[in-house]
Amino acid sequence: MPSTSPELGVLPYDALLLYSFGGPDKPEDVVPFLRNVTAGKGIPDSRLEAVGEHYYAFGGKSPINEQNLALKGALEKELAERGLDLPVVWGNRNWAPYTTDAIDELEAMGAKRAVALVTSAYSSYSGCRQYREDLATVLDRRGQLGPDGSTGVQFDKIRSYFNTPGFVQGNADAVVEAFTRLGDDGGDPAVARLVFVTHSVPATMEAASGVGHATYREQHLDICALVAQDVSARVGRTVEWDLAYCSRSGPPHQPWLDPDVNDHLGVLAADGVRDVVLAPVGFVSDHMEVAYDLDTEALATARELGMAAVRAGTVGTRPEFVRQLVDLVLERAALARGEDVEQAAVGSFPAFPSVTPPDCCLRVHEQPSGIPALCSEDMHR
Ligand SMILES: CC1=C(CCC(=O)O)c2cc3nc(cc4[nH]c(cc5[nH]c(cc1n2)c(C)c5CCC(=O)O)c(CCC(=O)O)c4C)C(CCC(=O)O)=C3C
Ligand SMILES: [Fe+2]
Repeated sequence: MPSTSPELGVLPYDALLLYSFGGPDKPEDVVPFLRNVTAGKGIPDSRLEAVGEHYYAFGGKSPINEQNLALKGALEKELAERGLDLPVVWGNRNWAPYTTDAIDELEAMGAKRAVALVTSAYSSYSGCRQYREDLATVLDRRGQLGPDGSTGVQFDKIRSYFNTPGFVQGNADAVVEAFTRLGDDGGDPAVARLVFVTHSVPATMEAASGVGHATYREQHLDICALVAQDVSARVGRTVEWDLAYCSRSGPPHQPWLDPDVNDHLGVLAADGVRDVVLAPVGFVSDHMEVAYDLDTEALATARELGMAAVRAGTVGTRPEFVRQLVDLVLERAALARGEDVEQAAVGSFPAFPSVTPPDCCLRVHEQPSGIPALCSEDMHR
């Protein structure tokens, strides 16, 4: 393999697709958005009504779109500062600007080959394959999905980045700041418990997320340990920590990852824990799950239990995180050029693949959806 050629920068890419979930901008968007998200996924109506209420409680507007625009701006700034000429286009799976709008924009600028950065740090169906399926489905609808991949704009994907130094460092810094804030709020940072929180997924999705690499839960546990280690060093004691979950949906009889963060706070309170920092490491920005499930619901639970609790920030547009994302763009470009690049990874697991095995991260293990997914070994050209 040739050695690395950093002077080639972002070549062969001519655009970066910032690819996200999407969310409603106004009350009239809420129901159509929820229909887009839940088509064929067996979410009970009661859950949909409840989730709709979470959005209405915030004026029908999710914070996610503005946060993605902020990240887009931060990426543009970082790219420009490094002299890298790579336009950033934003698109979403479930709301405008949709995937197809982003592809239109890429075509209008004459882009032939784009690198996709999804706003999900971990690998699972929801955080990885679903984005790749959506790209393939939309290209297919546009008549641009050939037997060997796309025939329109060609897409590569940046690897899952939970185990990169900038993501872990950004989370650790946010947690340290939260310990300070807990003290300002009358809590006791010298004894506080650290509770990491992520999005729950069905047990079947968790099992399917582990083909060829660590599962979704294992990915979290690994980097939570690193964050807790760094925080412990900085606050000067061994901070005890746990991983809890939020935003469970699906029918009640279906097993999902637990404990739920509210239940877990109850268990901690019964054990005599009075001070808690909640760290939403499963989310890259403060979107609705964070604003509702943590800031509204879990903090209220903590208050009812007589606990002092604060919620740590997400990595958002923290400089170390944004720098890491641009490093990952350069890494992916070097890989696309066939170079032998060193892939930064922290914790027990190696860098995750950017071209995945065909059976990676199915919704249910050994049950292929029949939907093609881009950036997979069987699709790549
Ligand atoms: C792992 C994961 C992430 C984290 C990775 C990532 O960040 O991408 C994530 C992100 C998000 N999920 C979001 C919203 C929703 N997710 C839903 C439903 C579901 N999510 C799931 C998993 C995940 N979801 C699953 C297994 C379901 C059940 C249906 C299914 O099996 O697919 C539903 C339907 C109602 C409900 O069930 O709650 C909604 C409205 C928003 C937008 C928030 C905003 O507006 O700010 C974001 C960023
Ligand atoms: Fe979700």
